[in-house]
Amino acid sequence: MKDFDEALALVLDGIEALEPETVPLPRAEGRVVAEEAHAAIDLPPFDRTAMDGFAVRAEDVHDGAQLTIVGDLAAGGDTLSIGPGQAARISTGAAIPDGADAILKVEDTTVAGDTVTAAASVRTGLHIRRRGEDVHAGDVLARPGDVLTVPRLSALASAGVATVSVPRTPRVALIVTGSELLPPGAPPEPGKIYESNSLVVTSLVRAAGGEVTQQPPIPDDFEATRAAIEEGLKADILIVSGGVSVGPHDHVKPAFEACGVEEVFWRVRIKPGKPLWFGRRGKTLVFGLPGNPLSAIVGTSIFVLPALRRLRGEANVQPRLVKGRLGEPAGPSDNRTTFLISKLVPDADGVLVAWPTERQGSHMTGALGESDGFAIAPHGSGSLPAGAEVDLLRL
Ligand SMILES: Nc1nc2c(c(=O)[nH]1)N[C@H]1C(S)=C(S)[C@@H](COP(=O)(O)OP(=O)(O)OC[C@H]3O[C@@H](n4cnc5c(N)ncnc54)[C@H](O)[C@@H]3O)O[C@H]1N2
Ligand code: MOO
Repeated sequence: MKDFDEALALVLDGIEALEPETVPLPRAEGRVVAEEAHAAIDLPPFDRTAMDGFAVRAEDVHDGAQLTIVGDLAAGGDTLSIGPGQAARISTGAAIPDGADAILKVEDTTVAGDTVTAAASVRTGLHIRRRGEDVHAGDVLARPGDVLTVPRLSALASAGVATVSVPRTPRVALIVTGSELLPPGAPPEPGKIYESNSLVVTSLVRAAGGEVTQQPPIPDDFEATRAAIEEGLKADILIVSGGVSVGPHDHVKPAFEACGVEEVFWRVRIKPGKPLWFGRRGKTLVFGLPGNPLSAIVGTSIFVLPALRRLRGEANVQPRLVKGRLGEPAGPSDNRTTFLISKLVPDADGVLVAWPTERQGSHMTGALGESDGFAIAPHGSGSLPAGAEVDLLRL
């Protein structure tokens, strides 16, 4: 049985970002940069005014000074030049006219006909946004591995970048197995349960930037399982839920073998999720997730999503854990790193405090529904006291 860290390193080993494609900025949110993106222009692109008012020569202006208005400059409109004793009416965003070196804002003026009277003095440069004071043409605005967040998109759009190169979106094929599975909305039947893993795994994968295709649930039958897996192997990642344990109706591992998927590991020292299986065929990454709902959530969060992030080009692919502390004593069980279903409540200092729910178990979706995620008690840590620092997996 592998420890979690070792297993994750085996999953990530050798994965490279998928081949890049060019996408327009409005479709790039959340995608990852494949090639450096540079500013096409300076920002601001020209000297311009931050205020509505009058473009003036600072040396001409003092309380009571009278200037002749020689024009009206709108944002995006024509410009002109001003000389001694002159001013140009100007709107926020318009280019500073030649000859002007400050803006007298409209609140500090009175206007009569072609004459503006100043009620204040101005210093050189007042209310002028200088060309290039923010960004210079050619500056690197995004580097490979950067996620295209809203702030980055803002910089790129303003700097004249229309398209970005990003790894294509990973395709994830999902197969749920189990003759006991009922689709949502079906009437209850003896011995059957409602299928929930596909909804949950799909949500997690989509939120992390993958594209999911799902086949209809597969009964516990070798040939059906094999055929579904063969189809699923066309994707970048294949996830099969259920049937990876040691029961006589667990057909997934033999079906992987029949399809030529090479096993990298089976079983990880985590709870829930121990019988997690990982292998590869060619470039396709293949995960066999234990069928228990919480095992599937944990396995997806800590193994599948890091692999997905690397395929989509992210620099930071590690599971998204945050530091927190235990609200009450807790510890691992079965000598496995244990994910304790927990309410996560911020303390006065802002640190999240984990309160494990009374009900714990890989089938406890009701308890999970009342929680905010998991507190992680590492195997071998023994019983941890209240206040102990732990990693949290927020959901
Ligand atoms: N003799 C042993 N038996 C088991 C072991 C073991 O070490 N020795 N491990 C147990 C652990 S731990 C887990 S986890 C499960 C994993 O089993 P499988 O991956 O083969 O999963 P299934 O048996 O198909 O399902 C387990 C459980 O989850 C329910 N299930 C399955 N799919 C779904 C779904 N899509 N939505 C909701 N619930 C699902 C299923 O009905 C079972 O109750 O093996 C233990 N056994
Ligand atoms: O690993 Mo299983 O997920 O303990 O129930």
